[in-house]
Amino acid sequence: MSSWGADAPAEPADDAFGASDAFGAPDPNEAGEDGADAAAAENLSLKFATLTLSKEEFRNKAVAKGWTETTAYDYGAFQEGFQTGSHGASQKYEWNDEYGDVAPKIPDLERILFGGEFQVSKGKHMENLPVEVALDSEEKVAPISTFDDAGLHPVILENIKLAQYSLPTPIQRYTIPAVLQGKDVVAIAQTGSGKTAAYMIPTLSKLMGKAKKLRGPRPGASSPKVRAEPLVVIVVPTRELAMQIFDEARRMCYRSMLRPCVTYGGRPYADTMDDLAQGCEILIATPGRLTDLMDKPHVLTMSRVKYTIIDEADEMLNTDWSEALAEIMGGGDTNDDADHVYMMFSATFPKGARQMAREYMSQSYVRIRIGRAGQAHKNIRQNILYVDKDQKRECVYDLLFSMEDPGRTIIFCNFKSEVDLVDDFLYNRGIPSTSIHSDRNQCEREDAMRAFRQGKAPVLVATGVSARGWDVKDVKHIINYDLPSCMYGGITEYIHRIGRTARIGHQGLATSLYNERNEDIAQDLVNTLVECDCEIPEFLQHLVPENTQEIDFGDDSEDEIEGEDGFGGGDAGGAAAVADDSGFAADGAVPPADW
Ligand SMILES: Nc1ncnc2c1ncn2[C@@H]1O[C@H](COP(=O)(O)OP(=O)(O)OP(=O)(O)O)[C@@H](O)[C@H]1O
Repeated sequence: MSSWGADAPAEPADDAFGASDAFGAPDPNEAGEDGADAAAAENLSLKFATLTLSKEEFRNKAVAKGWTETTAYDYGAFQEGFQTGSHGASQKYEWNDEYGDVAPKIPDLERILFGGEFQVSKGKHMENLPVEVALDSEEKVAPISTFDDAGLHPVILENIKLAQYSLPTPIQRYTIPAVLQGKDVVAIAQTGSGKTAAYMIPTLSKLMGKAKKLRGPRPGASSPKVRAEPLVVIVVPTRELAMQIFDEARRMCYRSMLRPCVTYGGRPYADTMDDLAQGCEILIATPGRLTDLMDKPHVLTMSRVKYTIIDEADEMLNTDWSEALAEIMGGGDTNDDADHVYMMFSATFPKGARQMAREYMSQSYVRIRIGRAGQAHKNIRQNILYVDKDQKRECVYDLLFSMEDPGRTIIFCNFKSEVDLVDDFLYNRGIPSTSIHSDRNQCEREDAMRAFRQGKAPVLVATGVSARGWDVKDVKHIINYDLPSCMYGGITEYIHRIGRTARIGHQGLATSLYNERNEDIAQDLVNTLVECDCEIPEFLQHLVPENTQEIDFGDDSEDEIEGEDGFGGGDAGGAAAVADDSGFAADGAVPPADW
C-alpha cells in the first residue's frame, strides 16, 4: 500500500458495489431503506473503515463480485457502425388505437424498462441532503407529501410505483405542483436529487389525459410516414444525458399514448428519421441536432410544443449554445401561445446564468431552490491528496484498491489525451477499465457507457465535460485525476463531477489529486469541504476561513432571497417557504415521514 492510499479512506460497506448486485437486482442481504440498524447508525457518522485487504485479496473479492477480465476493444467493428442498433432505437411502448382506454401490460418490456440496470433503490441517507427550500411564486404552491396526493394521472402513478419511487424528493415536492398549475419553473437542487422525474412526472401526467386530442398524426395506410409534431421538447447538453433522459421517458410513458424519441449528434440520421416518422410526442435532443431538424420542416415542426424543458440549464446558457438556445426557445415555427410552458433545471446556477434565464421565462415564473445553488452534500465524502504530476497514475492504481469493497469508479481527466493514457495504463495493469470522450465515435461512446452501466467495465475514465447529469447505479468512487481549473468550470465542474456518486441517499467517496498547479481552485475547494464537514488536509489548512459559519460562496443566493427579483418573494407577495428547525419547509405542509 502506497503512502497515497494510506490517506485515502475506504468507504463503509453498506452501499458497496457488492451489496446490491453489481449488474442489476438488489441483493436480498442489503438492509432496506428503513433498516435503521446499528451499522447504518455508524455509517451516519460517515466514518470510513481503514484498508485491510492486500491487492491480491482485493482483486479476488472484486472478481467474485463481478469484475471481469480485461478484454481488448475490437476497434474495427466500431468503425463499421452500430452492430446492434443505437441506444435511440431501444424498445418502447407502442400504443395501438384498438386498446381503448386501458392499455395492456407487456411483461417483457416492463422487465427491460424497470428491472436490471434501471432498478433504483433509494439510499439510507436521505437526511444528509439539504431540504431548505427557497420558493418564489406569485401564487401559493402547496408542496405534495406523497405521489398519491398529487392528483397525477393513474397511468403515471403506476409507472412511479414500478420505478419504486416511494416518496417525492424535496425538489419533486415543489416542482410537481408548480408544473401542474401550469407555471414556468426554474429549479435548482443538488446532484442526484431527482430533478429529471421532477419535470417528467407532472408534464407527462398533464398530457396523458388529453393525449388523444393533442397528439400529432400517426402513420397510416395512406401515409406511411408522418412528420414529428412533439408536445414536449427536452434539451440537454450531451449525447449520453439525452439517452439517459430518454430511458426515463420510456419508463414514464409506459402504457400511454405518448411516444418518446431521442435525437443526438452521432445517431444515424436514417435511424432518427424512421423513428420520428412513427410519431413523436416527447422529443429529447441535444441542441445541435435539434436545430438541425428544426431546419427540416418536413421532418419536424415545433408548432404543437406545449413544454420546453432545458436540463443542465446553466451549461446550456453557456455562450457556446446561446444561439441554438435562442432558436429553440422562440425561433422557427415554435408554438408561441401563452400556454407554452418553459422550464430550466440544474444543480448549479451561477448568477449570470440566472439573469439570462429570466429573458426566456414568463414574468410570473416560479423559482424553486433546495439548499444553496451549487451546493454539494454530505453523502459525498470528499478527500484531497497531494500528488506530484508524475506520480498520479500509480496513485490512481493504488486508489482503485483502497476501497473496502469494489465498486464502480469514474476517473476524471482534463484532457482527452490524458484519458487515453490513463485508460491504457490501467488496462495494461489488468484493471477492467473503459473510457469516453468527444473524439470517440458514437459506437465507441455507447459501447463504453453500456459496459460501465452493466458492470462489464466498472472503471470509467472520462473528461469532465461529458459527464454532466450521468446517473449510473452504484458509482462508489470518483477520482479527480486532474482538478478542473477555474478557466474550465472550476468549482461548478467539480460539484457536477463528484455528484456522479452518492445519488438519491446513497453514500460515496470523491478523491481529488491536488498539487501546486491547482492553486486557482484551492479556496473554493476548501469552502466546499468546510460546508460538507469534510477533512481539510494539512496543506490546505491555511485557506480555512476564520468564520466557517459565514462563508461567501460568491453565488449570490442571499441576493435572490432579499432582492427584488429574489427567491422568497419579498415585496412581490410571493409564497416564500423557508426551513423551520426541523429542516422542512415551514409552509404548512406535513413533511413526509422519512426524508
Ligand atoms: N422519488 C424518488 N425516489 C427514489 N428514487 C428516485 C426518485 N426520484 C428520482 N429517483 C432516482 O434518483 C436518481 C437520480 O435522479 P436524477 O438523475 O434525476 O438526479 P438529478 O437531480 O437530475 O442529478 P444531476 O444534477 O446529477 O443531473 C435516478 O436514478 C432516479 O431514478
